[in-house]
Amino acid sequence: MGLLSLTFHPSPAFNPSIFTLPPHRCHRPSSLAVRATSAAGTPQPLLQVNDLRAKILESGVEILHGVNLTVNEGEVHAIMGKNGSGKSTFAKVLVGHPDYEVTGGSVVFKGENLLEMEPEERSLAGLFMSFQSPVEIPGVSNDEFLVMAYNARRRKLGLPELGPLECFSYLMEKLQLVNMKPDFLNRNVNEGFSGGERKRNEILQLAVLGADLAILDEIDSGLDVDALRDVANAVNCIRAPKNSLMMITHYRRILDLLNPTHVHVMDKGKIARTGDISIVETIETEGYETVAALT
Ligand SMILES: Nc1ncnc2c1ncn2[C@@H]1O[C@H](COP(=O)(O)OP(=O)(O)OP(=O)(O)O)[C@@H](O)[C@H]1O
Repeated sequence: MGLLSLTFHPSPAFNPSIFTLPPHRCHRPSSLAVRATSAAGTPQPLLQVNDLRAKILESGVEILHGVNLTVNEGEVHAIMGKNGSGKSTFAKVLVGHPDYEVTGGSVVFKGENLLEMEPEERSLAGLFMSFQSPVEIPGVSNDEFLVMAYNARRRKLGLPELGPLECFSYLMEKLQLVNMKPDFLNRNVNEGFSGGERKRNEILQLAVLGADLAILDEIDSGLDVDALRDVANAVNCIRAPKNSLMMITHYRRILDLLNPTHVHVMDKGKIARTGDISIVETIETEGYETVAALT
């Protein structure tokens, strides 16, 4: 997220573990958000990627060979593709990961040149990414991190920072949404978290910060059935008619829960095919080679 270089404003000490929360259930089907967008008229483009090329900075090897993709407000895009096809690289290039250098093409986000923005600016502008392997941040507690990041985003939006009590109730509400125990607020970010807890914590960050475009890189990997349902339910609850989602996945289960409007197949650093959920059946029966070749 690149938020660590932002000014640090620790939250007041509190002991969230004394609170027990009932599980929060928001069963709003994801299709509602899509319908709301359609009813409002022609959706506006949120992200426009044109012939994007990028190489690994250290080795100079080009991984993205001309990606084209448009995400409109309110849409849910799934990116699938065989291992090593460039899905995570594409997502990381969008958020400005320092391992990669853009060598060609353009990316416009909310009408602005995304490639000219620093990673922090991209995040503050409303781009969120949950990483395939979320990192630990030793010495920084979850509540400190969330409050710092959320208040930075509020400042960017011209809103007043939340005070300690408001922060507390805001965080508790979001914890409830992702069905996490309050104790997780006191623990250092991702330190000692299980794989599934890290993924759930990523969605907590998304719930707290909000995003115009959330990119979820394999948020479903390592989640048990209940955790997957919780995560999908939280993502559906967070969604708003103008907000969009881009998820990278290998599995159909999360697609059935998040209801993508578009499914893309990435192959050799390009989007090789785009369609609807029916592509997934072809992938499952015939494999990626066949699907990617059907262009
Ligand atoms: N920082 C890096 N250093 C070296 N190689 C890299 C780096 N980043 C990406 N690659 C290589 O680029 C290719 C694409 O990787 P990427 O992680 O984007 O694939 P993916 O489609 O997300 O794969 P998976 O489905 O296995 O997660 C791979 O061959 C990978 O080894």
